[in-house]
Formats: sequence, structure tokens, C-alpha cells
Amino acid sequence: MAQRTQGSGRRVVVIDGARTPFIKAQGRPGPFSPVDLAVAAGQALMLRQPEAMAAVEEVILGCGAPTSEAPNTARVAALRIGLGEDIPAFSVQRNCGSGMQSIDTGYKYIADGRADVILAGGTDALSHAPLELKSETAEWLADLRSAKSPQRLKVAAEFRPRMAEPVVSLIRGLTDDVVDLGMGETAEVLAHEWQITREAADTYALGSHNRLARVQDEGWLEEEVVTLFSPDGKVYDRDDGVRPNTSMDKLASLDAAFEPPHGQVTPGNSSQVTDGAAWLILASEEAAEKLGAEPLGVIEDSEWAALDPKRMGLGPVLASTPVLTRHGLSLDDLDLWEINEAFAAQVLACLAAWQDKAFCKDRLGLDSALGAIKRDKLNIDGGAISLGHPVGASGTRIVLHALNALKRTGGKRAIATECIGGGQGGAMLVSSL
Ligand SMILES: CC(=O)SCCNC(=O)CCNC(=O)[C@H](O)C(C)(C)COP(=O)(O)OP(=O)(O)OC[C@H]1O[C@@H](n2cnc3c(N)ncnc32)[C@H](O)[C@@H]1OP(=O)(O)O
Repeated sequence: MAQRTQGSGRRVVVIDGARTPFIKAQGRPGPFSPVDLAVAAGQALMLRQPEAMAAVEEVILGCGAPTSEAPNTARVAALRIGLGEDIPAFSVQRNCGSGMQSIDTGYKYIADGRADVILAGGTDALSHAPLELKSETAEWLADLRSAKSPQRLKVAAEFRPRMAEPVVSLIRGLTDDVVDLGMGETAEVLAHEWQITREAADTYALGSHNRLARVQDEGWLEEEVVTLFSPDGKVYDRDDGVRPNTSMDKLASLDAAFEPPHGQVTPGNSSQVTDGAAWLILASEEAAEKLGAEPLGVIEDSEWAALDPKRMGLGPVLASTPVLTRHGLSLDDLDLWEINEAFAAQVLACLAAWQDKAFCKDRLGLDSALGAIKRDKLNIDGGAISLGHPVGASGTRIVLHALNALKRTGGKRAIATECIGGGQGGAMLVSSL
């Protein structure tokens, strides 16, 4: 594994952050596009932090599945938020790591002295994933357009009902073409290799729902989550994928989603397909001081790693471990961990890998196993299994939530980390002030 030393740039703080509720996709386009979601969260920050937002010099937004109306989602969102036409904006795409990539890029710009204040975030409306035409249908349409009028009827008659079936690009987007495996199938690979039982995965999933239900009821997410109003007058003020009444029996009754009939990965222990957006205002420590801000915390370090796409779910292990090594930290030195819950089996495989001496030696270059992360430090308020996973937004959400949870619990340091389709992992070390 390549080693690098910790950067020596300027200290970068997070002034504030906000996100939309994560809204479960219901099999048809939801009420908000990726831009709408980013605008709603951004305008809430504008009201809460007018001075800091007025000081923003660049906008960076991750989006896993941009829509054709707004390929540079960041620029359209920045203009609609009202940041001004003179503020540049660009979008980044690193699949499920997009919303962490935007923070990392902003963090490095500020650390290097290239900017003082940056708005960085992520958005996705997976319910709006475009429906693509089959190439057979596209060819038929082209023939129809170019046919002279006497022939047009003949071409029109060549239409067959199968040609109306779309290629659903969400499924394509959640499939790794290189290894020809869906994301859920990669979780099955890990469940098999790391002997994650169905019961262990369902127990983990039940905990995710119970934890989210608890913080929602206690009102802890109110500072983080802004309220949305849809054009038809519906109010969205909480993550609606949570199932407070789920149980081990209900979870055990669900069929395997990706490898029926014997697979371990079900709708109950997978992340949900969701719409949502999140932003952070990043600043140099000096700029934050000048603005009179009371920052949420500090971005201390970040790391990206790559691995076999079939085992992409182990990305958090490969990305987080070098951060631990650079800072001389053990797994237990972190007060909190946010490991994005792409799949319960995948999170549990990461935990198992850190406890496996041979893996730690061969893959991480360590002398011994790193050990266990205690469940009471891991995803303490639920995660993508209960909240949902709008892929481009999740990386920003876990960093924002790690900072908010540190503040609430009085903790000092957290790592937010995620696996990334295509065989990558991202990790970010944050601390409270
Ligand atoms: C790098 C990465 O991050 S990779 C990850 C990227 N993201 C993904 O791959 C997304 C993974 N998830 C999925 O693809 C989808 O959620 C699937 C295919 C697993 C399931 O999709 P759907 O069938 O639409 O899920 P849905 O949530 O509607 O659940 C189906 C049924 O299971 C049941 N169910 C699901 N969860 C629960 C639960 N916790 N408790 C009880 N029942 C449940 C329900 O009966 C539900 O039907 P309902 O409409 O009556 O409520």
C-alpha cells in the first residue's frame, strides 16, 4: 500500500452543514430533481449562515446520476441558490464517493491557499434516473424521422411493443459493467467470503432502523435536516425510509434480492434507493474567525483507495487504515465511525477484515490485526439501510453527521468512510473543536 505523509497545509474547518430529508424512491420520479434538492438544502444554509455563504468563492457538488437538463449540476444549483453569477461551480463524479470527493477537493483547495471559503456537497435523485431507449428503438426512431412521407407509414408499422421497454439506467448505474456484477451481488461475494450470516446481517439492519427511529424521535436530526415542500403541497421533514416497527421475524421473511433463493442480501439489509442532498461550508480557520463563525469541526485528513471491483465493499478498510497509520491511531481511538451502510453484509465484512490477521498483514501491510470497532461507536444514529442512499449525497451526509454526532456526544475524533462502486473506498478523518 502506498504511504504518504500528512499534508502540512492550512487548517480547514466546517462552518456549518445541512441536508434534505432522504426520500425513498417509489418506483416513479419523485417530487424533486437533484438540483431542486441541492437548492433546498443550500437556501436553508443561506438563511442560517448569510455571511459565510456570501463569502463562498467556489461551489463543488458531487452527483452520481446528473440529469440531462443540468449536467453541471453544481453550476445550476449555485445560481438557483442565489450565490451570484460570478461564483464558479463544478460537479464531480466518483459514484458513491461523489459527495466526499467534493469535500476533499474543497478541503485541498483551502489547505493549499487557493480559496478561503467553499461550498461542497452532494446530491442525487435516484427516482429520476433517466430511462434509456434500446438501440433498436433509437434506430427505429431515426428511420422514422428520416423516412419520406410515403414510406413513413411502413416504418411506423415496424414498431414492436418490446421496443417500448426502456433500459433502466438506475439498474445499469448500480451495476459494475467491468465485472458484470450488481452492487448487491458484490455484497453477496463478501457475505460468502467473510461468512456473514443472514442473521448477523438482519440484526445489523434492525439496529440501523432502531437507531434512526430513536434520534428522529429525540429531535437530534432537526439541526441537520431541512424541511422540503413539494409543488403539490406535501411536507418532507424526516428521512422516510425508517421502519420503526420492523423486527427480526419480518426481516427474516424477506427473499434474497440479488441471488435468489439462497442469497443473504435482501431489501431489508440493503441500503434503500433514495433522493437527497447535503452541503458543507468549508473555510480556512482564519476565514472562519473573520466571519465570526463557530465551526462544527475540522477536516483533518482524507484518503482514497482502490481494489478489486468484486470486493468494492471492503473499500472503507483500505481507505481508512492509512489514515489511522498516519495519525498513529488505533480503531478504538476514534470516538465515532460512520461507515456508509451500502449493505449490512458489506459493513460486517469490513469489521471482519480488520479483525483478520492475514488480511491485515497481506492487504494492509500491518504486523497484526487491527481489532474490532465497538458497535456503540459505529453508525450510532443509523445509516443508509434505514435512511437511504442517494449515492452522490451520502459521502457528504456521513461527514456532516459525524461532526454533528461528535458535538452531541462530546467526542473528539471520527472517521467517515464509504465503499464506492467500481472498486474504490474513501475515508475522511474529522475532529470536533
Ligand atoms: C458503493 C455503494 O454504496 S453500493 C450501494 C448502491 N445502492 C444500491 O445498490 C441499492 C441497493 N438497494 C436496492 O437495489 C433496492 O433497495 C432493493 C432491490 C434491494 C430492494 O428494492 P425494493 O424491492 O424496491 O425495496 P423495498 O424497500 O420496496 O422493499 C421491498 C419489500 O421488502 C419489505 N421490507 C424492506 N425492508 C424491510 C424492513 N426493514 N422490514 C420489513 N420489511 C421490509 C417490504 O415488504 C417491502 O415492501 P412494502 O412495499 O410492502 O413495504
